[in-house]
Amino acid sequence: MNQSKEQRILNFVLQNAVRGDPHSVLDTIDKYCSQKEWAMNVGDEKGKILDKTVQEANPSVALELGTYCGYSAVRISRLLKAGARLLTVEFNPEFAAIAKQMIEFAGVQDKVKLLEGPSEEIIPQLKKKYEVDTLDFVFLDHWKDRYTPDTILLQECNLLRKGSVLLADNIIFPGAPDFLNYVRKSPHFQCTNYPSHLEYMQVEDAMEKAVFLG
Ligand SMILES: O=C(NCCO)c1cc(-c2ccc(F)cc2)cc(O)c1O
Ligand SMILES: [Mg+2]
Repeated sequence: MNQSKEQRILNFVLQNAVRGDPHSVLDTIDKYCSQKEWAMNVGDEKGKILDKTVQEANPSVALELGTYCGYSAVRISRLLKAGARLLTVEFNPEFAAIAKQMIEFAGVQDKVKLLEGPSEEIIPQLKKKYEVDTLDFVFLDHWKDRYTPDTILLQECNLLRKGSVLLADNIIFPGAPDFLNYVRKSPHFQCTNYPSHLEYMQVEDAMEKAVFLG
């Protein structure tokens, strides 16, 4: 059975990165995906915007929607303070299996909990099943048509508090126009746009930060 692209990315990391070194895992994925096969990791340019936003929020509890191969889970969790944790949600079982191995190789498994399933099922379980009170930081990088319904669901489940930071990838490409409309028109969010480029390409993209005002 020939390998998936995601398996090829993982194998390249296992053979070329340094076990337990998150930075080397990120660099190795970026090298493979810029030189050999494009893949939908957030990448280094938008990754630097993610880093700054995470450092500013300094979250105790962070949520990621859309794990994919685990690149941004490694990127986020490497910045978390002692005792802080990242919950990351992936719907696709093949991606989740790759991400689990990527997270373990990077050595961040103690900070990351990978939840496999649809976000609309997992979000309502976060309080009782995963012992979450409120979320300090949310990275939206899953199906673009789920950004808005899941942002509404997070509010309905009382998972946001004054100051919770949402950061959304792919605002321009592939695009999340309804999400942009929703958060920018809502009196409950203070929005900031960060122009950038699609990962590994010279195509315009952007990230949007939306801080919950309560
Ligand atoms: O769908 C995406 N993520 C959720 C997956 O479960 C996604 C897609 C793309 C992309 C795709 C196809 C193309 F031609 C250009 C971009 C990029 C991204 O950063 C993404 O996050
Ligand atoms: Mg993305």
